[in-house]
Amino acid sequence: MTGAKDPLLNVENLRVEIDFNGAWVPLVDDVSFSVKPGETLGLVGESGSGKSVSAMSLMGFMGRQRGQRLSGTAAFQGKDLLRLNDRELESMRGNEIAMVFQEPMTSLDPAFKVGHQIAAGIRVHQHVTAAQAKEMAIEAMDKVRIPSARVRADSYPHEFSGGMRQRVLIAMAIANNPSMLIADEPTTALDVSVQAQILALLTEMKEDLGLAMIFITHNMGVVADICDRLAVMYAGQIVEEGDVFETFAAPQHPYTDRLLAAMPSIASRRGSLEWIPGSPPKPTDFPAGCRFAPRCRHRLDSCEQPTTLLEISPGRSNRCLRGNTWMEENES
Ligand SMILES: Nc1ncnc2c1ncn2[C@@H]1O[C@H](COP(=O)(O)OP(=O)(O)OP(=O)(O)O)[C@@H](O)[C@H]1O
Repeated sequence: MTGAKDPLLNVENLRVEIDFNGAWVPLVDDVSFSVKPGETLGLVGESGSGKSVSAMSLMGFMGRQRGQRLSGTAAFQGKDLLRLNDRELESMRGNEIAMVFQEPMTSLDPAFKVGHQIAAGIRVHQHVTAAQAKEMAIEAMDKVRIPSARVRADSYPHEFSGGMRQRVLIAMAIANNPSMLIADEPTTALDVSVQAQILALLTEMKEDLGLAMIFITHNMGVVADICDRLAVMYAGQIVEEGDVFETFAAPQHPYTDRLLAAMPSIASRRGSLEWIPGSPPKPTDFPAGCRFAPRCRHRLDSCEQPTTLLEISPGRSNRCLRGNTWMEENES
């Protein structure tokens, strides 16, 4: 039996590789993290760091196709997500784990009324009549605060604003009462004011429904707003994991430190906004040692050794070969 404090999802040594001209190239490797019931984990990092590939492989959308391969484990409610067959994947997706993507328009079918689309998702997983599913769809739309849900259920996706379309997708995601939601940059395509409303809605949903959430973003400000814990990804690996408050107060990895220094609110406290010079390596060019070393102002010759994510205190891990000894150089 699963205890209240046990993780709902426990990912260990996830590795996703693609065949690149006859050689296996890792897009993500040595990725381990866990999410407890009701907890929100922020998966954060620059573009191309492997956030989406990690999430997509958990949902069975990556690593299974020809020219791709997967290893590691992802324990979720007594099953290993990486080893589900097609039928088991179908029954898990949108039911036990639901996903919300960045671009609401591409996830909705323009030819069907939104109420119909939400109801169709319900009928995949629940034995209910079309009329019952429609009522449940309206209820879900109501929950995500779409005004006049009963009337709006008969509208087509293009009749909604971007923010309202994202609400429709969230309604679709929660309609089957999942225990986990994976949100991949769900606010990036929206205006700033609408972004704040969607974040507030997700926070509310998480609290009301006791949902666990993996929130994928490149925005540390968003992490501060809605996440309990964060895992920072760089070049296909997690470089630091921990409680959001503790990590923001004292980042252990130089990459996390740089990401925070690039946040306007923190930069104004420190006196300057600092971008990270250079760009991350491509999967075909990952260095054998620390992958961040070429851009790190604290690197030593010894940083050419392979790295491991080490637990430094309960719930906090760091991949920096220098531990936190680099911090003294920040102060000088
Ligand atoms: N289907 C694919 N085939 C080959 N390479 C891929 C595929 N999908 C992603 N990649 C590569 O895998 C790496 C990780 O990509 P991923 O989309 O996970 O990054 P990300 O951190 O989610 O970035 P973003 O914030 O831009 O979405 C990148 O180098 C990307 O080019």
